[in-house]
Amino acid sequence: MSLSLSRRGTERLISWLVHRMESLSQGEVVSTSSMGTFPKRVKIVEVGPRDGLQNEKNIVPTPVKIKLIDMLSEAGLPVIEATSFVSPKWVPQMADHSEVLKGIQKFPGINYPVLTPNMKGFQEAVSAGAKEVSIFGAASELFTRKNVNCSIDESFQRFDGIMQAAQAASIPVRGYVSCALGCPYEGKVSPAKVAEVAKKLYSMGCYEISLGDTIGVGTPGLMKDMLTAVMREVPVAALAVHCHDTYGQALANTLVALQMGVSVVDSSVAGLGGCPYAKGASGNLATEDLVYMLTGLGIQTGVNLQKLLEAGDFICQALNRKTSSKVAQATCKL
Ligand SMILES: CC(C)(COP(=O)([O-])OP(=O)([O-])OC[C@H]1O[C@@H](n2cnc3c(N)ncnc32)[C@H](O)[C@@H]1OP(=O)([O-])[O-])[C@@H](O)C(=O)NCCC(=O)NCCSC(=O)C[C@@](C)(O)CC(=O)[O-]
Repeated sequence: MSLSLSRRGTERLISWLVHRMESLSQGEVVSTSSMGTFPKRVKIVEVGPRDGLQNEKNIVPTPVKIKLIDMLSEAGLPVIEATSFVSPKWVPQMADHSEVLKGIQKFPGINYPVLTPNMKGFQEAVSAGAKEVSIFGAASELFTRKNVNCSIDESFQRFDGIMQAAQAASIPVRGYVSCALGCPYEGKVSPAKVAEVAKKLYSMGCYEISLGDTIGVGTPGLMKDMLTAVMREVPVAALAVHCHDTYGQALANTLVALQMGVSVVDSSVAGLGGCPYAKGASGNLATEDLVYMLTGLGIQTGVNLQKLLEAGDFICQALNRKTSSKVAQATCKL
């Protein structure tokens, strides 16, 4: 079912949301003090156009990807991961990376990072106008082998080259640690291993480290243990969480991270997502649901929920897919 709202329905939706958010952000419904201290503002890193679409079997037309990113920009997301410069043989869906990056409107103040697995990807990304890149490592040997066809050590050798080139070109680099709460091939992953990989990425110059629950198996206790270990090695201000929602734990896990001081959260419009090399991994935490929860907690995001819902509606219609966002489903029934 896709969301298609009549004009009247849209008006009712907007007024309902504004009302709801006003009462929530006044702290009448949720007492933030009794739940611990939260960051005043959270930076949302929207990963829908990359993580959300990379797993789609049917190739999504380039103009659809561009329109989605433009709509997300309109919604006020401060960071939108636009695409990835990976091998088209490995991930055919991302083969149009340069066209996407060149085709989007670049809103002032919004960053459009792209994934780069190696120097070839980095160079192509820069040629296409990338101003920020992300490198992606993992805390699991087997996952690294399946995902990027090398060992963890070898992946760091590749990252070295990217970091040097990025520093020379003044391009900020974000780092991912996949399998932070479990691996599709190795099962349990120790918090110490996640901390080790996160520390390496941070030490080599990544300004932010996103800790990925790639297959969404984590629970709040696991998140707490993992973050406790990582925070001994990397300042919390440089950490982000990236939760897939396979077992319905993404919002709960994210809440724990916020309570521990994390103020950067990755999410995906309409809850799209999945990794082609992590069988069974479902979508990310839906951005709509994240914005709704943060607003309820009185935490600022700068995101316009109505416009975000429209972007989710657009991509779900284009993919002929039901949204995974609970907020989108609920507001659709208004
Ligand atoms: C890393 C490689 C390239 C190694 O792949 P490889 O086959 O080992 O690479 P290679 O260096 O041997 O090259 C083989 C061929 O690929 C080409 N090639 C090589 N590099 C590139 C490139 N950058 N762009 C375009 N082409 C490239 C290269 O030119 C050559 O072409 P040929 O001579 O055969 O015609 C490959 O394994 C790959 O692309 N992997 C990407 C996998 C991927 O995208 N996974 C999903 C993203 S990670 C994720 O989703 C998790 C995350 C971030 O969301 C966080 C979380 O949830 O945990």
